[in-house]
Amino acid sequence: MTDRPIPDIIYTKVDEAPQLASASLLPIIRSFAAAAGVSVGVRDISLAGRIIAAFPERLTEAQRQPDDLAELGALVTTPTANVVKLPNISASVPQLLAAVKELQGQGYDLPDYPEDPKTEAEREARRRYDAIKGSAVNPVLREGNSDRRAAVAVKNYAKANPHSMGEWRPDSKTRVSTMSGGDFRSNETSVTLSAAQAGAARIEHVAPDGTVTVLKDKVTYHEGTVVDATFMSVAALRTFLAEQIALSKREGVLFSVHLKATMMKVSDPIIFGHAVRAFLAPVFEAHGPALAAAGADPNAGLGVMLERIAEMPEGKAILAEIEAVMAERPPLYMVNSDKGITNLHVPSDVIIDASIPALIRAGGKGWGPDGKAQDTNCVVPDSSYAAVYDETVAYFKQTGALDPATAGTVQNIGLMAQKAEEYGSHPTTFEIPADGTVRLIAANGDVLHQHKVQKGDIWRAAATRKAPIEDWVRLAISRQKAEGCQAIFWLDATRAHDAQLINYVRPILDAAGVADKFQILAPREATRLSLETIRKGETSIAITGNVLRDYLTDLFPILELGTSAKMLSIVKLMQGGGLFETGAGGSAPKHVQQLMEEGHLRWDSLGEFCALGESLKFQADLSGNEKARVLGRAVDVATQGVLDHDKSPKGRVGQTDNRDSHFYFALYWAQALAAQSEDAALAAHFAPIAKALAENEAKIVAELAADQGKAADLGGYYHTDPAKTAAVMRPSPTFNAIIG
Ligand SMILES: NC(=O)C1=CN([C@@H]2O[C@H](COP(=O)(O)OP(=O)(O)OC[C@H]3O[C@@H](n4cnc5c(N)ncnc54)[C@H](OP(=O)(O)O)[C@@H]3O)[C@@H](O)[C@H]2O)C=CC1
Ligand SMILES: O=C(O)CCC(=O)C(=O)O
Ligand SMILES: [Mg+2]
Repeated sequence: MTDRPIPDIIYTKVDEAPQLASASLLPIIRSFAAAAGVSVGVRDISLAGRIIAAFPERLTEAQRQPDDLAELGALVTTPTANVVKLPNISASVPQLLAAVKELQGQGYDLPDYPEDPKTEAEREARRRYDAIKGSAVNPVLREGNSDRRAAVAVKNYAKANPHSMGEWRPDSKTRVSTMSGGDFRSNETSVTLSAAQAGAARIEHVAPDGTVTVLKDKVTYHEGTVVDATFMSVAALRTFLAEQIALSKREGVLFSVHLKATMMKVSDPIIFGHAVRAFLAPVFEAHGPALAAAGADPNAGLGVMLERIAEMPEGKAILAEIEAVMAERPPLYMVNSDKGITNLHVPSDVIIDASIPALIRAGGKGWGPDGKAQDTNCVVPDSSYAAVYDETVAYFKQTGALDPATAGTVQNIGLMAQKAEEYGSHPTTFEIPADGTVRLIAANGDVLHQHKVQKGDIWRAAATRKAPIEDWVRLAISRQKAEGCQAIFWLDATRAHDAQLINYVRPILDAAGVADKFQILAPREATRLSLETIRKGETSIAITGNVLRDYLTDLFPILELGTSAKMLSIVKLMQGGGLFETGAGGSAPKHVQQLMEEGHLRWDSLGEFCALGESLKFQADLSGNEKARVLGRAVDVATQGVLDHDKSPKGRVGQTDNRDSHFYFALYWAQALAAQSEDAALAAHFAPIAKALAENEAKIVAELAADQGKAADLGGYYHTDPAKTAAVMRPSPTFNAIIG
């Protein structure tokens, strides 16, 4: 923790495309906010920044960085937090390895990531890297529940300018396949803790001979917390994966696996590894121990595996065997068919929240190895939420694709605070070392859960605290009241965890006298009804747990708006502060590649505009500085202007890009401020700026376009050079001079 002054608004430094966008947008925001006496500071939550902050003792004074994430984690529990949170990388092992290598190349004396730590120093390095891996940022900052929806202006724009949608045919062979038993959904048990059971719980493994091994001690649970436990049977998973590979081949469709290896950072890389093993089963049967000895770990994906195998003495022969097996297998769904990158190369390349919606938007087509779009088997091993996608696919096969010109909208109120549900389960998830029983024992000795497990099974416990649940239901009530529309709790009374939540939900709705305004439906039924509702052009509010929050806030926006980047995403922090997330999507690695190769950045900052407007208005509420509200309202006008004048970035080089859209955003923002009559001083300040921007439009646009079509040098990927990045992202001296 540092004693730096806390700025009014904290803007986060992140990775990849949104960080490049910030290099252009943030100077504009800071300049405009200063005129209203609002300070905007930056805290670094990028992957590279978090790595650097983790090893201060190995770095020079100049290289060191404070632990900004820890500072923000504390700040979000205070009533005055006002944070604009951009999407950051949730790193898989291959991303972490690449970032460390890049930093080492820049002179940072960081330890290698110890794949198989042996010494105490290696174990310590591994511990620090593991804390950086996966979704290590969002769960720390999300001290509130989630409210995600399309702003009215954004939704109206999408209807007036519908994106293209792939055709859905009734004879499409695309399908969603999930386990029918032995998975997390089937094995789940759940309890709500009594006062006596609250306190430090223990998770232990009991071997058949009675030997007890503590897996985790001192897991603190509060009274009223819903505690679930479950496991994925590895035997059932293996059988299922083998069946799906055979089925895909038989049906002549692409094989694809969709997981969330980032947020489910312990369980899902293991499941991913099983998919790699199943696909290359004959190779693992023949060379299993040698592959393990060489560090060819399937959990890190085929990409790292192929690199390690190439270093083995017998590498050539094994690679030839892999090629022969692949030729016999069904074609794989590809991440990049030009470069031969398959679904199985990197665990974080195919992330279910974005991957299946994109496939559905395309009419159920995925990219095959030949670069052609094909019908696909979407394998979602755990059945907890697969029905959402299965029902969506079934609905579009029956009724044809959705029409974004007439579609209504599904908003989301997500139970997310304080590491709710599965997304907070990684510290209590274990790959079981030996056959036996796993027990979760409450502070008072009650056995809350027990499961008979086999070696290799994945066991996990998840917790959902009482205060966040109550806050979530209240948020749903207030949103339903504001919209007056259909509102559905997506909860399945036949599922153990959901049944406990329903016990909370019903009494709160009854006490508020609003039970008749809400339905409680299982995910499949809720999906069908929501799709029918938006087909009629109407609105539905989906009130969901954490995982469905994540899935639905990509699924519906991608169908309705073409992308989830345009979402308004507000986290009302439980202690009173505000966290304004930008969009509902990720950091778009493909966009960086395009900028580096062609000098065109297609990232759309509409999510940042939406978050900024909310953050400024919230700042006025917090501080009484009404100038901040004027600034925030003008942001809304500017955002509308960008949409109305069609100044959002487009896909191809030479078209409007991110930098152009920021110029127009600044122009419309300044014009709105000059035109408003609430604050004369602000109007006087911005009038000459608006005039200068308007008069120099052609010149600025030409300066911004000068480097389009040329390769761009950012001085790094994970840890870019600020001067080089500024040169690429702020290429107009005229614009920069006016902004000052
Ligand atoms: N909140 C957070 O911090 C989140 C972080 N992530 C992280 O992001 C990385 C990439 O994740 P991935 O699942 O591939 O998802 P992304 O959302 O980054 O990429 C999927 C696609 O979404 C579209 N997209 C997303 N945002 C924008 C935008 N602002 N403007 C235009 N298009 C956009 C693009 O598709 P198209 O060009 O087809 O429109 C993009 O190629 C991972 O490291 C992941 O962990 C992911 C989700 C949330
Ligand atoms: O934290 C992450 O890794 C991803 C978050 C995400 O996808 C979301 O909140 O929608
Ligand atoms: Mg998501």
